[in-house]
Amino acid sequence: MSAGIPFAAQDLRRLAEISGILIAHGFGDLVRQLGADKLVGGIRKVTHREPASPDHGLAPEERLRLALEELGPTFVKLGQILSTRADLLPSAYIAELGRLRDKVRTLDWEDLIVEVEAELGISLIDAFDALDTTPLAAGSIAQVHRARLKTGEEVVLKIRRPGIVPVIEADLRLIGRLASLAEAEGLGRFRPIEIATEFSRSLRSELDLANECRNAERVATSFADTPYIRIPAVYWQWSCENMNVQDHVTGVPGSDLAAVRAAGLDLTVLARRGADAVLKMIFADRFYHADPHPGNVFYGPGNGISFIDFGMVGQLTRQRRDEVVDLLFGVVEKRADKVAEILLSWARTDDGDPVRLTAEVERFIDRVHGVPLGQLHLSRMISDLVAVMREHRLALPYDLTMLIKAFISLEGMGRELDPDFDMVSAAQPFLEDLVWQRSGPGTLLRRAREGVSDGFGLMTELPRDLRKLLDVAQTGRLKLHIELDQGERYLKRFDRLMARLTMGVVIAALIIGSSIVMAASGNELSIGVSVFALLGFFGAVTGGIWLLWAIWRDR
Ligand SMILES: Nc1ncnc2c1ncn2[C@@H]1O[C@H](COP(=O)(O)OP(=O)(O)OP(=O)(O)O)[C@@H](O)[C@H]1O
Repeated sequence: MSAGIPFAAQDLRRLAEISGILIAHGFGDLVRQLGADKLVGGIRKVTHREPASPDHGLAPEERLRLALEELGPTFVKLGQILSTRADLLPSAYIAELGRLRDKVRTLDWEDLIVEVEAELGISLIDAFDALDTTPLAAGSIAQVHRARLKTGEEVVLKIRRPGIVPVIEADLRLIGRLASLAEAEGLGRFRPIEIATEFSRSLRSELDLANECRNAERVATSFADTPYIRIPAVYWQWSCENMNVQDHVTGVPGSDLAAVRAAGLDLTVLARRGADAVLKMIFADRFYHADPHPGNVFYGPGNGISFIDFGMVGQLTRQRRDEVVDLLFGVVEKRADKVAEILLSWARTDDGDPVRLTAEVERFIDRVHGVPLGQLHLSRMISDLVAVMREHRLALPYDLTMLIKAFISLEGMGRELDPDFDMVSAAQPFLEDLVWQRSGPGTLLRRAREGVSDGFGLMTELPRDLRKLLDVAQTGRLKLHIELDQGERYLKRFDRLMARLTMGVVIAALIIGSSIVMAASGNELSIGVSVFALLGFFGAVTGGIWLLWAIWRDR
């Protein structure tokens, strides 16, 4: 486990603690396999807990969940993230990790405020008009207290638990070392280093409570014109790394379904609006709340929905978003080859067997198509598809982990409100919109703009698939059959597009030329020249429209 780099004293202490907990839950073999027992002298003091382990009769996945809960917030969050990875873990582990809950202890006010008061250099009690030192809620990273600003606004203070950063940092360092070890042991296909790095990045960003405010404001901007979606306003003058201050959200907590019903709200509307909001974040904004579960929403008058807790957000590149859209359409259109191709490109490996994978995906698609739409669970469908990857020893890239997590939370929340909630139908307009946008003239213009700016004008008109092909070729994964089969098709399309592009240049020259003639001739314009120029101009415009139509048709 040491991998050559010595452990700092605080890391060794934490390693001893972690090893002790793992041993107590019956994972002594793992601790010994990792060599952690040799690293930590004090560890032998805890090994005696092994036979007395309270959960020896339990299944390993249950023991793992209990161990992670005892290990604290870093491991609980890691477990929650892994609970979405059907590509890596067997279903029993997925189910058990999905039940992971933080065991949080409330802190006394005096103990809670030491770090934030030091950072801000003020006394919180003096800074606010009224402040409730009894917590409103306690999360794994922060504790929440109600207060009133001197200007009258009702707010909550979200205060980071003091001392949590060094513990989490030590955990992250250990997880990083474990990941390197796993990679060195030949487990690279699981992408342990990528998981550890991305997980650390996301958790560190969640630890900085000012980040949550930035995320919330970014989402709020996107919903500025949607009055029934509310995001609490942030009070920046009090917000820093250790604390954020935001509007106190009133309303019925999403977790209290009986109260939602009693408040006379329309559960079907709430389910649909909540889903639409998060799907817009995912597909349109590509910046989304990664954990839209009932504990993070409040429902209010007019079937309004307030989202809180923007600590964990997901981000998608345009390309990844488009791939997800293609994947879902591939399932709908029964294009197993397309789906398998996307899965293989995500796995970034040469080891995949496209023929076997396509056959497996075909079977999956047949199963899905037999289910009535209302009974289709989008997140389960994605998990099942991802589980196909596990059988083929393929792993997903990390950004999709967040996306799957958001889908699972969202669909769970929707179905809890309305058992008939159908996420596939909710997602459909977003997907169709994107496919239309991708083929429309707006995209061609955007591609042209991007192309001109990066100096590769010709590339702008290339179909997306050709770019993908070049991408694959660049990373050395181009298979011969793709080269022969698809290359010719692409070259023909490329040829046609080049011809059109040339026409485009001629038409543009005509437009510009006729405009120059018209402008330069001014008042002395002869009838002959003016008719010639006007004909040229209208001819060019008609040609331009034809060109756009032809490109769109051949997209
Ligand atoms: N703006 C708000 N208005 C009203 N209540 C709030 C607000 N923000 C947080 N809370 C309450 O505090 C609880 C914990 O907040 P939050 O989920 O943001 O903390 P957290 O530390 O990120 O928790 P966890 O890590 O467990 O998700 C919420 O479930 C909610 O009850």
